[in-house]
Amino acid sequence: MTMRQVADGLWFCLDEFSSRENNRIANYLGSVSGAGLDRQLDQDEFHFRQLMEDGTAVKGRLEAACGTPVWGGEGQVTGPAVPAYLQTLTERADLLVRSSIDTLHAGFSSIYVDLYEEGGSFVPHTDRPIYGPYVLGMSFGVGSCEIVFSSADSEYRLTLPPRSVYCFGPPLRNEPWVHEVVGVTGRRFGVTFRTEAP
Ligand SMILES: O=C(O)CCC(=O)C(=O)O
Ligand SMILES: [Fe+2]
Repeated sequence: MTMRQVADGLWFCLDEFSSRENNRIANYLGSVSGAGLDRQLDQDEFHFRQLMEDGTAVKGRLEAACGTPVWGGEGQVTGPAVPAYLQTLTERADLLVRSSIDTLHAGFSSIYVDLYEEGGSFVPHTDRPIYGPYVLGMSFGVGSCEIVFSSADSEYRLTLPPRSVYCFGPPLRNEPWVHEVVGVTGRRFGVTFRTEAP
């Protein structure tokens, strides 16, 4: 499939995955442990964790990271190995970027999975500059949400149902643009692919 451009630096496609694929992927991601909640977390295991920021628990989502680079708290590090299941999805993400955006795209190497329940959210932010120009996000599960890209004088909103894919790059990728996730209607897995900054 191909993505269609919906704004300067923003691409989208609905129904990239079949319902069967959505169910299989959501089941797999649902089986990934959330064990980090009650013990010290290590870098060598792919599992969901509740993040802490300035001593407070980040609300609205859990996060699991793998591949390289991932954020280690003070700088970029290499995360846990990418599970085979997510490697297959990475190849799919690479094909989408090469066919619709950049034929020279080198291949995604960093994967984050965010687990949102109904009412979950991701606060407005700009993705860290340790990552390369394109960020691609897939949605699985039963819940949809909105992703909102905003700067001082413009805003773009995309509804992200399960099985859809979006990708953003410059200018939306960089400050002063921020993006946030709002309006999660049920359990959603957001799988986000990135490269290392050149
Ligand atoms: O849930 C999503 O699709 C977006 C997550 C996001 O903005 C991020 O991981 O930086
Ligand atoms: Fe982000």
